[in-house]
Amino acid sequence: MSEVTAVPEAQGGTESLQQERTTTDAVGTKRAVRITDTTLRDGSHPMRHQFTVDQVRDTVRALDDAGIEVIEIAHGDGLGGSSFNYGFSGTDEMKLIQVAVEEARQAKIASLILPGVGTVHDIKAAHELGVQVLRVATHCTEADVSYEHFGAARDLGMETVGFLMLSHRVGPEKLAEQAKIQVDAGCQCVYVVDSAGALILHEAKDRVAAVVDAVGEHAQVGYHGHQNLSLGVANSILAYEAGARQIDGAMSALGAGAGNSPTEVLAATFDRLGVDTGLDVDALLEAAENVVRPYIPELPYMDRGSITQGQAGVYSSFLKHAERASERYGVPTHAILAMVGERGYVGGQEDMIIDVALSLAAERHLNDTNKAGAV
Ligand SMILES: CC[C@H](O)CC(=O)C(=O)O
Ligand SMILES: [Mn+2]
Repeated sequence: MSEVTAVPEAQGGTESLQQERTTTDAVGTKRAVRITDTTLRDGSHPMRHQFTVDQVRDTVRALDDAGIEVIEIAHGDGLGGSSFNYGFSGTDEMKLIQVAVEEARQAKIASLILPGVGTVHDIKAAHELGVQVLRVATHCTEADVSYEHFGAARDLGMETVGFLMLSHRVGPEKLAEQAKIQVDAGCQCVYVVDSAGALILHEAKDRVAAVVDAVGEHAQVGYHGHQNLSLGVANSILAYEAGARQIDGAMSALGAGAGNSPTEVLAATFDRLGVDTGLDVDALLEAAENVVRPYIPELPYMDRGSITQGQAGVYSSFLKHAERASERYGVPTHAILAMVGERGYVGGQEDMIIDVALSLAAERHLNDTNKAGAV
């Protein structure tokens, strides 16, 4: 199956979606579905933000050769993420971006920003280096913090993508309202982002369908999955069936939590379904095995910690923070994550993981003391 899809032009600014809009092709894609690879951004979490210049060069070359149209690169928490709170980058992300741009022949280089973590200054710096696609990520109920960032990107002539993170936290209707806000802000493709890998099949499909229904004429819709409950690929196929035309993956699933939907598996599965991705599946399988796998120190997988994230709806990038807190305070990673889920923390509240670990450690100490006293 081969159909022509194009990213519609959103208006930007404060105009309402109810108004008449042009839908001129801003950035066309010839494929039925566009796979964006986020190995070099979401994969930064399990790499503990230590990507090297050589790893970036080799990965971009392999992805580019395999026909990947968009390659995302940044610190795992987006532009400006290198910090005490999120973890320091081993190599300056701007240097890594520069290398990625140098290496890409046909692929567009994308980057991601969380308003408040990165600034408009970072967007301009990334654009100057050659970044063509800006992805702006907001919590699923806070789309209105994205106006300035989408506006700046559109003024620079960049293609724009919006991320509604932790999309499982609200129902389809509410998510669709938030999607409209991102489109009003200048976003050309709104992603339903299953940051916690918590969405189960119809839950993903219903959210994508509602967003397509709300913004369909004005913007594309995308889907970004995590493997915590092993549903990243299945949810992505259902998202496609519901109208999503951009889907994220990461090579060898290298991403936060149990990882992202593996790019090479997405490509192979869409190929089996006869859906044109424009990708060379064999080249991707080769690259996953021989380029990416060898540099991964710890392959993300479905262990008790990441499965708990899917069950409790916890942001996937909290996994490494919880593992560190577990080692330091002697309480299990899964117990920390379960409590983080109960408390409903969102991205930016990484410091509260320490708070949770300390309260679990204090509780355990109290229980041990009481037991000792009772003997
Ligand atoms: C940068 C925050 C986060 O990792 C974005 C993302 O990939 C997600 O929410 O899944
Ligand atoms: Mn992610």
